[in-house]
Amino acid sequence: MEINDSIRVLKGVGEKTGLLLESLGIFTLLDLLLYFPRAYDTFRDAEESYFNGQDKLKLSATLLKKTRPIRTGGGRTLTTLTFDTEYGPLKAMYFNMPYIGNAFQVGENYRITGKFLRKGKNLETVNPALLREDVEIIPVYPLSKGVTNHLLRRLLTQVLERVIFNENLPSSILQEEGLVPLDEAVRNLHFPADEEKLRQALTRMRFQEMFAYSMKILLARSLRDASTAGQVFRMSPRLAQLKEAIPFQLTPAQNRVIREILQDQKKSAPMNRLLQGDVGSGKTIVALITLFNVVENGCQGAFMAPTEILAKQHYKEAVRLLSPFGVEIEELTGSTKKKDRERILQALREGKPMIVVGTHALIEEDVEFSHLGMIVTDEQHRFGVNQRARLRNKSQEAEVLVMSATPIPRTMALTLYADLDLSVIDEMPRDRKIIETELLDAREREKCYRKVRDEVAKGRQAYVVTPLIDLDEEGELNSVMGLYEELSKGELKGIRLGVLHGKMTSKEKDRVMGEFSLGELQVLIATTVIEVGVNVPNASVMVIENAERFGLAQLHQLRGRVGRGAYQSYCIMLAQIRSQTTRERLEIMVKSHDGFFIAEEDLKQRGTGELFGVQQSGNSGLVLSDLTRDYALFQKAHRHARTVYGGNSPEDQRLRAQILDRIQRSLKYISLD
Ligand SMILES: Nc1ncnc2c1ncn2[C@@H]1O[C@H](COP(=O)(O)OP(=O)(O)OP(=O)(O)O)[C@@H](O)[C@H]1O
Repeated sequence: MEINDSIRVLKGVGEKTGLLLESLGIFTLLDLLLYFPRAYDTFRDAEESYFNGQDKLKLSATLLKKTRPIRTGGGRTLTTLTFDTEYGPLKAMYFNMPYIGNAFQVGENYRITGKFLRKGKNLETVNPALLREDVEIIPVYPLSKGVTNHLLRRLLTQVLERVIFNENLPSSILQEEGLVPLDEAVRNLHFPADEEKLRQALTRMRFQEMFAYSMKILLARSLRDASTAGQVFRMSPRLAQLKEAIPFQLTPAQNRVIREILQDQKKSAPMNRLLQGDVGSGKTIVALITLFNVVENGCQGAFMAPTEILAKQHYKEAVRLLSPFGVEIEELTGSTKKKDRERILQALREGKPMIVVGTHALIEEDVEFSHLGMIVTDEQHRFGVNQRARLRNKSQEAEVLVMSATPIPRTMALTLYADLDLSVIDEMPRDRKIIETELLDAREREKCYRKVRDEVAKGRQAYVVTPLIDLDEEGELNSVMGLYEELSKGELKGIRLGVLHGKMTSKEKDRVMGEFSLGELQVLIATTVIEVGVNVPNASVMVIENAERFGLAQLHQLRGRVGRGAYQSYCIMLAQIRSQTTRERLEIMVKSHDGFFIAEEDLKQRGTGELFGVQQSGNSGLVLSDLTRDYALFQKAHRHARTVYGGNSPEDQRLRAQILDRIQRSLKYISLD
């Protein structure tokens, strides 16, 4: 039996079954082996404490009697079978299965599975299934009429008895990542020995899938690189001087990603890179240093932020750092005065080497760059694909750097832009202290605001964030305006308070943000307009009112507004805790400070993080993996793929050709065309 043989060589596959299988896309034995379960059912052995109608159990039962089907309301039929079990009599009710009785014989013993409910001396269950094998985990395949789970399992047994899968990953990778061999993985995917084996099998197959996906990305990019000629930037001799001028020492991770970007700039193919780093890890400086190099090469650089507040902040930072080196920097947003705007546009058109920092005002039609060398977008989930593409269209040759702080947009970008390279800042500046995080009941506000007063007295500043601008209808949630009223007369009397929310004009927002940055305002009461990127290192307390209203990823972003300098910082979540789930969710924030972990937990809370769930994700073409859920694994796979793909030795090249070929042949659902 050969892996590419038709399924019709199998016992039990005649004309009719053959056609049914083919309609599911299963033509060959390989197709069948790659027809993956969509989920797994796990069963426990029956136990008294599990007779709760919730847990799926398996139970040994002897049939005592069967009734004829009777009609019930709504045109349904009900057939009742009564079994004897060691836990007492079991009443099994089958709806709309009038012939079910034929599958059972009085006096015979069966293993059945279902959810059982204790009712006095009896047990009850609805539509339980007959378990043909004594196993704990059963794969559930995507089915269609005439193709049952049982049929697929029978056929798979036949195939797996006769064929062996050849390994298609280098043993060095298997060893390094502790992956099980392909053959073992495929077997356990269809017939898991236990949960651990299944987990290993899924990990192996997901790795494989994402490895192939990465190879595909690399292939796509190399095709692109070959077709577009970009610009070549040399390393400016003044880069070292610039680094010396920075008031702090760059972390090794920052230095590494700067090197990665500069390497890209040296190549003629245009860069397409995603810069990922947790909140406060210091992405901005990386952007500025590499933009500097572009200007040093006589080109223009564009830096696009999602809000005017952020654009202003980046602009100021750029001026502070780069003006002393004679770099021309301009700010272009919706609020830029007409006269200034015209002057800036003209300078850009004339090809003056400069950096322009702005919002989506940068992508308006009349903004024409000449010699645009590099585009940085501070992503944070805010720009749509089209907006980004429009900036890209300002210059096909420009280097593109996309910055992002959370794993979610990062993955989305990866799926949407399959040809992005990845740079990760995976460590925080050394002077950072863990942000002490506390969860308080809404009634403990006094304690919370005492902390705010203490910190303000020390010369620090604070944010108070709340979900609403105006009072909500029930007056239950604290709005920005309501809080301002209340706090200015009460807990924070005598402290200079400011208010910031989305309905203010840009000019008002600018003014308030400016005053807060300069320390003129001591406490800023705001909505989530400050969620992304705002950087005031002197701020050391973040109070989040009605914290139960925010998602975990958002809370992490908010908390990231403090602890951005050397001061010990605090995050206090005030919440109306009405359920254990809310408490557990918010406590994740108290326990963890790792953005990636929190984002994962966030996903789990939303129910997509199921360990054994297998569903097609988005339009990436991935079947078993989910780029968000499996991100850590994806990074590993991507790294290995890069090593294999980029290696220059004849050995690497041979391996690369071989792997690409194998990917194409053995996993055709990840085809390369
Ligand atoms: N190596 C470093 N050592 C000390 N401070 C640093 C270092 N790198 C950056 N910083 C400072 O850390 C703060 C946060 O940096 P930055 O604003 O770039 O963060 P970010 O990665 O953009 O975070 P966010 O995603 O929250 O916007 C800034 O005040 C910056 O000057």
